Amino acid sequence: MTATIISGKQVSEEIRKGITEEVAQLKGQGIVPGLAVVLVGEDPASQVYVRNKEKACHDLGFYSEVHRLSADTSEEELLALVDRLNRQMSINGILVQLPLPGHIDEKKVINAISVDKDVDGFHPVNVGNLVIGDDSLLPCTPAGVIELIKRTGLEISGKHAVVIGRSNIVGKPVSLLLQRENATVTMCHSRTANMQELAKQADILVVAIGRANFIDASYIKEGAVVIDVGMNRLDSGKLAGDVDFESAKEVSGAITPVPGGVGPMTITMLMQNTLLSAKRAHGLN
Ligand SMILES: Nc1nc(=O)c2c([nH]1)NC[C@@H]1CN(c3ccc(C(=O)N[C@@H](CCC(=O)O)C(=O)O)cc3)C=[N+]21
Repeated sequence: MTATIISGKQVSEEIRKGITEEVAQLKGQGIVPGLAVVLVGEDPASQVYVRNKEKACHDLGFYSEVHRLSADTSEEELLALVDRLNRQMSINGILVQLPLPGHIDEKKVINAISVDKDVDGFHPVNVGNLVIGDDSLLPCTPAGVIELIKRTGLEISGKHAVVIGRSNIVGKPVSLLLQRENATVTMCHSRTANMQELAKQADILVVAIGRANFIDASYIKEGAVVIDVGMNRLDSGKLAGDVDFESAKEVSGAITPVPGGVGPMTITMLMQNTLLSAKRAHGLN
């Protein structure tokens, strides 16, 4: 079998078209969604992501601010900036790029972001609301995974989903969202004894472990949907997922590539969260 390639890039473009139309409409009412991105230090990978987010804002007609702070910025200075952005009316979403330098307490910074402007969905209140199934800003990558599966026309309800990885930003929340979509979910992690056996039972396999090309065809059931959340920069400079694409595409029914899979969806969900937050700030939605 040769798998269907799930194009996150294409699905992303469809969603962005809808966002652009909505933004044009809001402009008629004097509303412009605004996103602030805060980058501390000069990590090259982070620089690329931040530039991509800036470009998305520009393309979709959002207002954007990028705050580039030096690596030795103190925690107090960063908290003061977050506090200012919390109160700034033109800003509907605040994203502090992670990881932060070691001398800054990430939890403290995330907790300081206004729950309503937490477009990453990382604030404990948003996480709690996600767990109990209440309205919340959803974390972008997990929301992007669900949206990608649904918009490709693939069924989630009643399927067995296996998630490999249990991080707070991907594994845990994507498991909850899959469960919300009525999948039966198994979570695997580094201490899982029989991971290959479990993965092979998956109708939907979501991989977020951070090891390049770790999952090959031997982990995949014939016809399964494979979602690769991995984003590993190889020494060659090339980007690789957690799934060995060439091997996996021979057995899976549908599979996401890296790049061009989950990555673009993450940024699109960030924009959607910012739009939602802007509407809510103006009593819409
Ligand atoms: N507070 C915070 N929120 C984040 O959402 C966040 C973060 N910190 N820190 C870093 C990670 C990483 N991340 C990516 C998003 C999109 C692509 C993306 O668009 N990737 C393209 C390729 C880009 C390339 O070529 O490098 C693709 O997969 O097609 C990648 C990585 C968001 N992150």
